Amino acid sequence: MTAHELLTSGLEQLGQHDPQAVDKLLAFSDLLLEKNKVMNLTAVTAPLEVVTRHFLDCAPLACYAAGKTVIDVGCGAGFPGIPVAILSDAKVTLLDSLGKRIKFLQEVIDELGLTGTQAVHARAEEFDHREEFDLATSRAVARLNVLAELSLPLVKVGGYFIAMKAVGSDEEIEEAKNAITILGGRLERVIDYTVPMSEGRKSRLVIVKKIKSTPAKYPRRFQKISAAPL
Ligand SMILES: C[S@@+](CC[C@H](N)C(=O)[O-])C[C@H]1O[C@@H](n2cnc3c(N)ncnc32)[C@H](O)[C@@H]1O
Repeated sequence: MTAHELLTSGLEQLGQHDPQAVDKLLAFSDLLLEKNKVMNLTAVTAPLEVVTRHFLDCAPLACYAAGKTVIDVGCGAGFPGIPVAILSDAKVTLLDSLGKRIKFLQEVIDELGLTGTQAVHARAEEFDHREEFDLATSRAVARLNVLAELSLPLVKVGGYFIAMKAVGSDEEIEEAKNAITILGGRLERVIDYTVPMSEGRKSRLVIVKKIKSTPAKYPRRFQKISAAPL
């Protein structure tokens, strides 16, 4: 099976039929794998695995992003932010503390013509756009209690923070409940899903609604956040 066939089938299983999105995602995959030869962007090196481990893993988030302003906290090489930008009409801000990754993502944005998407080099806890986003997303950046302090301050009251986590993250979620409450959030749902075309591999969305403003003293400096998580 080709990457094109795999991606088309996987997206169809999610109810998404968009040939242009398939082409854009595969163009992104080419850029990613090419650049990955000279800089560390992803551990995944096979085109079919880029489709399953990155694109189809992240694609279910797109339906939560429709029509929203989204910030992807610690986007790395663009996950989940780039698939979300391509598979929805969201305005996506890709945020990462590593300048080289942001430079690569700016090239991707320019090459694919992703108007409405911006790449920003900053640390989440220092990014001065408090309560401006409808949705903050994040995958593989930190434990949930730490991630909540990096992400929830950026979300508007009434908006959402959705963390992509492993299905075995029950203890981590339990541990983060206090942080979520202090930061103005409410754990709304945990959704486990089977990643299409991935031999039954499962992934999880932890959905937190922002119900109150985050107290002004958060986020703290990163050293404090990690040394004494809420
Ligand atoms: C393991 S990578 C995951 C990248 C991507 N989200 C993915 O799932 O493939 C973690 C990324 O988070 C970024 N990061 C860690 N702490 C951060 C912070 N406080 N603010 C912004 N980015 C951060 C790192 O630079 C790195 O690119």
